[in-house]
Amino acid sequence: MLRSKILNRIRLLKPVIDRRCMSSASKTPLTLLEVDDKSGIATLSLNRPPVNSLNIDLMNSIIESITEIEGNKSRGLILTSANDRVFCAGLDLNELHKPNQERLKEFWAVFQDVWLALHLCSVPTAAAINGHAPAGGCLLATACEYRVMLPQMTIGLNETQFGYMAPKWVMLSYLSVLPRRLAERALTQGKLFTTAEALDVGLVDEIAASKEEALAKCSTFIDSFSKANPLARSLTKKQIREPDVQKLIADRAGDLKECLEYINSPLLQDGLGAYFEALKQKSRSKAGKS
Ligand SMILES: CCCCCCCCC/C=C/C(=O)SCCNC(=O)CCNC(=O)[C@H](O)C(C)(C)COP(=O)(O)OP(=O)(O)OC[C@H]1O[C@@H](n2cnc3c(N)ncnc32)[C@H](O)[C@@H]1OP(=O)(O)O
Repeated sequence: MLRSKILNRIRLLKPVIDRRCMSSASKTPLTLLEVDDKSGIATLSLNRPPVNSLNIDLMNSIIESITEIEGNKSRGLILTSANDRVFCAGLDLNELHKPNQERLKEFWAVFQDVWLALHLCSVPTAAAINGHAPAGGCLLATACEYRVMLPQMTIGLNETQFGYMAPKWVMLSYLSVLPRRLAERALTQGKLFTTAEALDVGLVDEIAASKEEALAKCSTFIDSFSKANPLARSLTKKQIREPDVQKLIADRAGDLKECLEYINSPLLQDGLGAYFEALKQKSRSKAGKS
């Protein structure tokens, strides 16, 4: 009786639609999922070259993997990147720049879903940040319970750098990790923290010299729950995260409407276009040099 009540409560708290994601047309999987048969810990690697930018397919693939991990009784989830330069470059700017409106609505709904799925994931979560993690990449990292980062990388919600404001629920993810005054300053500046700065302010918990060391430190964090009852642990995590989550769930349509208006405004589209062009220019000049 109690168990079914607890399971019901978890279902109520888990607002993400379990979706079976159609795999994308591309041959290589957008996420790689490995479960260590000794530790029972799942490693979920983002695998969308060149920078793991989040489009609809990749975010659906992340959600599908999280659903699988929760279903196969993995003891924990480590989120990392299959490439060694970029953890995740945030939302795919192609989805935001001169967007198809129907697709933009779907894109935003999936963006909300991927945060909810990771933020409320019933198993312990840790991010092995083995590359740069701006904007949406930082959001994935802060949705995890623990963060280990490699040196010489950057992480932060830099939306104001390209003319955007982070949505309320994205700010709440930052505030769940940073003190308010620091979060406000970093958000308004669009600050990208270096690895050392991120450790100093608590945006990341540890630094590792290599990806292997980062994965090991994430596993140690997950092992720290070995004495906790998994169900009680999951309920406790969901209970403490519920107020932030409810702020999004209570008004997903309102959030979508506000974001569509904001993303589509000509001023912001112009700013985003200039930002994206500068990015491409930088990439072309880099390619020219090599
Ligand atoms: C309420 C109101 C609510 C309003 C709601 C508004 C939205 C708010 C929330 C937004 C969240 C976001 O995540 S918006 C996304 C923000 N992301 C960023 O600012 C990161 C931008 N990228 C970078 O800084 C860098 O690429 C970085 C990730 C550090 C990697 O640097 P590298 O030198 O290794 O690689 P680059 O040469 O720069 O890039 C390699 C290629 O990848 C492309 N690329 C890089 N980042 C990309 C991206 N995010 N989307 C698409 N493509 C990207 C480049 O154009 C290059 O393409 P080619 O030219 O073809 O080679």
